[in-house]
Amino acid sequence: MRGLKIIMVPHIGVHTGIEEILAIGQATHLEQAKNINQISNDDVENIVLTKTQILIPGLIDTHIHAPQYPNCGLGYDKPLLEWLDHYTYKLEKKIPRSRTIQESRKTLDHGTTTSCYFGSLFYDSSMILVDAAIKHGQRALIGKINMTTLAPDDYVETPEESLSCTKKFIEDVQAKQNKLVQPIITPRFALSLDMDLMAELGQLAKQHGLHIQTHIAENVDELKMVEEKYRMPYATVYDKANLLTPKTVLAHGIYLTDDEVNLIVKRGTSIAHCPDSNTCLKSGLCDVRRLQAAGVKVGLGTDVAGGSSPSIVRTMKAALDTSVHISFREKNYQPLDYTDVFYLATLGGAEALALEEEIGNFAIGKDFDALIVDMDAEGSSVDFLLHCSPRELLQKFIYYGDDKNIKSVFVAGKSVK
Ligand SMILES: Nc1nc2[nH]cnc2c(=O)[nH]1
Ligand SMILES: [Zn+2]
Repeated sequence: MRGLKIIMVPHIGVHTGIEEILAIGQATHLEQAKNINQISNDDVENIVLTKTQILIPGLIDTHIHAPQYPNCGLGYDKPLLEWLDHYTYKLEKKIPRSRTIQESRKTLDHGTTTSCYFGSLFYDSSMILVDAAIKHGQRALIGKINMTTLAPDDYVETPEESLSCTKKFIEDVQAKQNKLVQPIITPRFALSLDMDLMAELGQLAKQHGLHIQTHIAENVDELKMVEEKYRMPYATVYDKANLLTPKTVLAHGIYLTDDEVNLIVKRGTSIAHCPDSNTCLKSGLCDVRRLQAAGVKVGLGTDVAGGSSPSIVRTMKAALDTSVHISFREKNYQPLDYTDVFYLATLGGAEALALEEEIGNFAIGKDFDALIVDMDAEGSSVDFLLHCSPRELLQKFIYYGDDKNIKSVFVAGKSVK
């Protein structure tokens, strides 16, 4: 069978082993599409969902630090800058190979079909992550961090090292010619490097058409230091270095001014909303409604290990909680509901990573990245007592489900769990 394709009928059946979505609709559409594409029954597996199962697009984590995974759930007694010093740099520096490899496996098990990863400062451990994503069949953007200052002496690089190592990393990832895994330019944040290096990285991204990721406006002390260092608004710092592009995703964005939000919209840049991390590190409440109303593309990020878990399901719940908390202090505020956070975790995430042509929802021609969720799965934490509609099953999954409810995971039509 040539040009592997997927044929899919929600709530009825799924033919797997095929990359793209070929048809959506009733069983008759499925049969027609099979005939047109000359796909024989022997080439496909037909999955019929039970009444407690739903088929949903794969979850997208737009911001996660793979080497920080062992610190999930630890060290939340300190705010961002102290947390980086006391826990984070120390861990990233010594993270064992095996741990990094497991991270991509772990996120897939939690239903993350696409992950936008920060690696570490080092080429080797960032490349291990690339190999792990390829081995496990995950779609991923992976970056080697650029950092010349603010961290311990043995965990920084010179600007020259930073640039040459990043160039090598890009070349070597691209040489793997894996359709699912791409390099991403990753200046840690404005305090980790200077304008000249940021501008060189902006140039490199432009030259190779690459994605860019960094942090912005996460914490009030961080804001003050950025203001002292650059004497201009945080978003302007990145803009001056040509780092704000339609393929840039900025993590957090809690404290952006209206002017900064407008600049971000103008550049087509996105925000990774990281509500669990914003709570654990006591960074603040990010108002997603405000960002979306201004026209910013927003996705969800676990921000492991600022966030306490690698689960986008838990992150959806955290986004709901944050939004409700904002509504307590703001009159006539409409908090996000479960459909809003589901959007953020799927198509919103795809848009935030500029991958909406390929993934994010079920549309003909898009890749088949999908989960089969079973709210009555064996070992599930949820006691399943009711007859629920598919929408109610989704609602229950978002509020109460976990990885045990994720029965199957597909990336580009391939079964990976
Ligand atoms: N949450 C978070 N914010 C950062 N800002 C700079 N580095 C980091 C990091 O590792 N995590
Ligand atoms: Zn982060």
